[in-house]
Amino acid sequence: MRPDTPRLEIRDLVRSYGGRRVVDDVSLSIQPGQVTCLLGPSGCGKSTTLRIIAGVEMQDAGEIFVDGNLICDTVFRVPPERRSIGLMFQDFALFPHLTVADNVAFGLSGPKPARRARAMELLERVSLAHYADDYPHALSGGEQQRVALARALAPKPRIMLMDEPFSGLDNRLRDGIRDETLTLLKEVDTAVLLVTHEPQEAMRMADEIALMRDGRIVQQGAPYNIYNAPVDKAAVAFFSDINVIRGTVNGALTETPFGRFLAPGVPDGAEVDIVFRPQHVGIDFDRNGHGPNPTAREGVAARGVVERARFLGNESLVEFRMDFDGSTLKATVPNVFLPARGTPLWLTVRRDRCFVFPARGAV
Ligand SMILES: Nc1ncnc2c1ncn2[C@@H]1O[C@H](COP(=O)(O)OP(=O)(O)OP(=O)(O)O)[C@@H](O)[C@H]1O
Repeated sequence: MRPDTPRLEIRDLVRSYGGRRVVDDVSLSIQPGQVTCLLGPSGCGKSTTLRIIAGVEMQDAGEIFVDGNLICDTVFRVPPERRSIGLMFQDFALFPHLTVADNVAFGLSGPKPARRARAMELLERVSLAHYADDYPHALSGGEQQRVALARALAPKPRIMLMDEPFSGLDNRLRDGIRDETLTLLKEVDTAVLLVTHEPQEAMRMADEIALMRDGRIVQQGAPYNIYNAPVDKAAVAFFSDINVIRGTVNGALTETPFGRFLAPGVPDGAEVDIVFRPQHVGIDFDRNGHGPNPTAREGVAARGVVERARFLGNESLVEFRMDFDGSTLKATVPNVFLPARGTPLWLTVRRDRCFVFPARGAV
């Protein structure tokens, strides 16, 4: 096996239901010790992809390889239990009639003392060894989740598939368990494919994010790149609120109330959307009705009137009605900034943080 052979590789996976392709030509590869998050809105085909890899559902086309070996195409199929794939789903079920240690040992083979020793090793790692001989109902939801993780890891799976594994937990518990889980998985060099519809979870967990929409992977890369170099307007909108200004291109430039924006490669007369996040709107003050001086970085200021301002904890969200066309524009400001409704203020846009996309309908 070559050193760069992916632990898990799927090629051109297709699955249709009733003539609709819910998994549409999906390819993906994951190296040992790497966490890839399949991120997308509800119904985009994430779980179906995972179920096919787990072997509990068949694809219509495409191949799956583990360490370079074919484990499944449309004629050949290694059964699920021989794929060395661990599963962890949101509705994980521990066996209520088995002790915590027996739950963890459940998928192991070999003599009982060795299985018990391995189960105890895992329980130590998730700090639950003292519960070994208790029954699951005595444990809290978070503790049960950690037992489920120990159980999934006990057979040392080469691949771990996780489908929204943390969504049943409250926020404070979730962060701790996510971090613990990551540490454990990295230690044993497992390749992880984690399905989530929450961008924050993907950003926190993933080495790579595969952004999925309508059965297709529309973009794949490190979280930083997905966030800062999104492929289209919907990809920006998936991670945060957005503001959009539509303009028409003339000589590779678009004239807007916030100044000119470059639109390289877009033909004259075509419409573009200039997309930016609320945190990249700057608020300046109306100096005796003159407005701020334009800067090279921020271009021209445009005036808006405060519609609503809300304090969100770390930041404040201010919504403006813009003078130039009556549209709404959102700005976030660190800490507390709660101007009264009706206050006129001048706004600028961080030009280096704007994305320009050919206009193709709404998000
Ligand atoms: N067995 C099935 N028969 C018919 N349609 C199905 C079946 N399983 C899934 N689908 C449909 O396929 C689409 C994709 O479903 P899937 O569960 O893979 O999406 P998802 O991205 O995981 O969504 P969620 O985050 O809500 O779980 C959905 O429209 C779903 O209704």
